[in-house]
Amino acid sequence: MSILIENISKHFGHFQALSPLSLDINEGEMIGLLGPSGSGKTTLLRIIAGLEGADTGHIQFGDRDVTNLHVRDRRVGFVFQNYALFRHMTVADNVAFGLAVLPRKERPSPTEIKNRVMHLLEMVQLEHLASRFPSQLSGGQKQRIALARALATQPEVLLLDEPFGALDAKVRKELRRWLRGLHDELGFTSVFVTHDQEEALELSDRVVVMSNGHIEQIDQPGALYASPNSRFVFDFLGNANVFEGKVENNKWHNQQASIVLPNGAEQKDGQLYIRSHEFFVSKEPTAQANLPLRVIAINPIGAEVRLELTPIDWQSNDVWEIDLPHKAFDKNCFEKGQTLYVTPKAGYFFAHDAQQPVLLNWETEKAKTTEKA
Ligand SMILES: Nc1ncnc2c1ncn2[C@@H]1O[C@H](COP(=O)(O)OP(=O)(O)OP(=O)(O)O)[C@@H](O)[C@H]1O
Repeated sequence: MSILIENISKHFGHFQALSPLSLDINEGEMIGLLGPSGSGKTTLLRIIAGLEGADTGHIQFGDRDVTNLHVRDRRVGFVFQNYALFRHMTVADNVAFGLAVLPRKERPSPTEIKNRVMHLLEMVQLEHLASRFPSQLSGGQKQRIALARALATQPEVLLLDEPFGALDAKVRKELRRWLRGLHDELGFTSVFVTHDQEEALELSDRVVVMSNGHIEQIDQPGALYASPNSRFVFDFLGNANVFEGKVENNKWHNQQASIVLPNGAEQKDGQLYIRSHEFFVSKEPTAQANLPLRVIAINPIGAEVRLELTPIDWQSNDVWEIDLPHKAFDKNCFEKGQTLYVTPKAGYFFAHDAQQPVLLNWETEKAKTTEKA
């Protein structure tokens, strides 16, 4: 089922929670609504569900205008963060609930309900827990039951509000993969809310990045990461180090630090955003950059080592973070308190007078030079 959202806005009293926004969701698509707390994700999801009315605009499911339709008649499945299972009902009765309360004409027979519930429990691989009560389940199991319950009435639209928010990282990851598999197998359209960028990038066909009640960018995960169209998106999609530079003699300067402009870069003052893995690290400055930093923390994180660094004799508002593969880290034997120099390979430059960034790449320049040689 496709979903068309046109010019939806919402006020709570004088506060504008959503500015007029539009969004076109394809049938069978999985859309992640990503943004910081208070950006309006849940409000938008609740408006799609029919749990909240919009001030303006309209919503269409397929060719059905559902703008003024009651939540009951929109036929969407919901899953919330806090499981919301009925405590006094068994797992099987929880899953059967949506079917058992259907109007008599639409309600399947008791045998049919029983079969459907067993099928759903098989699908979420928890058929052996049918007669347990929610208090006898783990968090991950509860959430899978909540999903089975939401799918019982075979909705064409599934809405999920931080569905895995309360679970630990490992269970979260497993459930994510499992949900994506289920989504692809059953072919429903899903919209989920998250403030976890990794979750949004891993699960979604397209990510909708929200801030302050409006949409900043809508894109496929790869495109969003490769071409953020604003500072906000760049910042929000993680681990950017910002170098504020004043241009002089083809270099950006910040007190004692400097970076040579790559070929083709405009001679403008601005901010260079560099992702944590886009650096060379050395014990001396290079011809391209003189960016001295002091190591203040060393944290091994999975396949990489994250160094936290503070500038020496130049200014940055935030601690810098640089991710190195273990091999590169071991080769250099960096220690806390040590001074090191970083050289950017690529970055996004936001001139002070520009909204859109320019992608800069010193690496391709190097490749070109090598080719010429
Ligand atoms: N019923 C309400 N009455 C008044 N203000 C509300 C109401 N619901 C939401 N808001 C406000 O609207 C804004 C958007 O809230 P919303 O819950 O949509 O944000 P969110 O992006 O989902 O945030 P979070 O990630 O914290 O859940 C917030 O500032 C919130 O305080």
